[in-house]
Amino acid sequence: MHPTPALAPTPAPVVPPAVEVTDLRRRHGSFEAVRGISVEVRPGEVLALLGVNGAGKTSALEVLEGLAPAAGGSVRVLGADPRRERAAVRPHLGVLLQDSGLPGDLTVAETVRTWAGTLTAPRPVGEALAQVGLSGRADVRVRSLSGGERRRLDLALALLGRPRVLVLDEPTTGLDPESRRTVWRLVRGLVDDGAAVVLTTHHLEEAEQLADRIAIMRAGTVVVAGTREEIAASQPATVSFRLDPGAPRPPVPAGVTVVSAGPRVEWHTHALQPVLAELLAWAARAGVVLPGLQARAASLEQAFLAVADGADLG
Ligand SMILES: Nc1ncnc2c1ncn2[C@@H]1O[C@H](COP(=O)(O)OP(=O)(O)OP(=O)(O)O)[C@@H](O)[C@H]1O
Repeated sequence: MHPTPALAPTPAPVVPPAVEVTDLRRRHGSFEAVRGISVEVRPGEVLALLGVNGAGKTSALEVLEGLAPAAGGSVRVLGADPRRERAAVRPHLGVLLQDSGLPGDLTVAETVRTWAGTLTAPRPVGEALAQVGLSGRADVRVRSLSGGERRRLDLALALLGRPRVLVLDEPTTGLDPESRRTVWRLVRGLVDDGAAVVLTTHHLEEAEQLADRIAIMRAGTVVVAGTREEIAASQPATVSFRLDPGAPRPPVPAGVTVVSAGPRVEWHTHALQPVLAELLAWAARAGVVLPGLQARAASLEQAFLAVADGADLG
């Protein structure tokens, strides 16, 4: 009898990227702020761009937003050039700039109404304000809003046209922790409905909570990119414990870098599980208690700081 041939698995449909950046360069006069970055964001995905001040995040986003020309490479938003084919891209693009510069004389509702007038299918004004918790501030002039309220108005405008692509430059800077979580929920809701999001942030927790993938920039280049776990894995895990004076010392397992030999011992390793297993087996055999024993996988913060310090991860 012939075995039943296995059915070939149905290939997952290939969804084209909503944002495709290839070897992008951006200049400010003679200064090259973005030096050849390549990233992709698919529908239903959030990419967070991280990096210290001046790394080139805003300079890159401005090209995605169609506000500045590329000095090299290419940018495609929904398959089109956001600057040269602005009319095609603009209706589907929601943008939140670092500094929106809205006129202070208009009220919140007037601002949203005016903005809605430029869009083909805007949300109703009431819904847009309710989304960001500004319903009670509709008749307040923009100049009288608090910094956090103004940021939420910026976000309401970015979401007003139900965009398929959202570009958010530091969306939660200046927001209190509760408002920040509201923004995360809003962005997640849009992403669950299929939007693609590129954001920059200085809050690593925000990247951890929101982003499917993260790219860490330094001096105009992407130094490391991947999921949070992939980026953290570029850094060593830490094992630490105290050794009381006179206590027997454990042998140092292979693959360990000794950062401190005592009395607080700190080891770095890329093989946390076998190193920990070896240490615990030794302690059991020798009858030694290891006070304050801790084992920590590497964090996104460690990777961020390593990039900021000039390390080449990858
Ligand atoms: N208009 C400009 N003219 C000249 N240089 C500029 C201009 N705008 C930005 N730069 C420079 O380009 C580099 C990148 O700036 P950019 O604002 O893109 O960085 P960033 O990563 O967004 O920083 P931040 O986290 O501070 O917002 C910086 O060195 C900055 O001084």
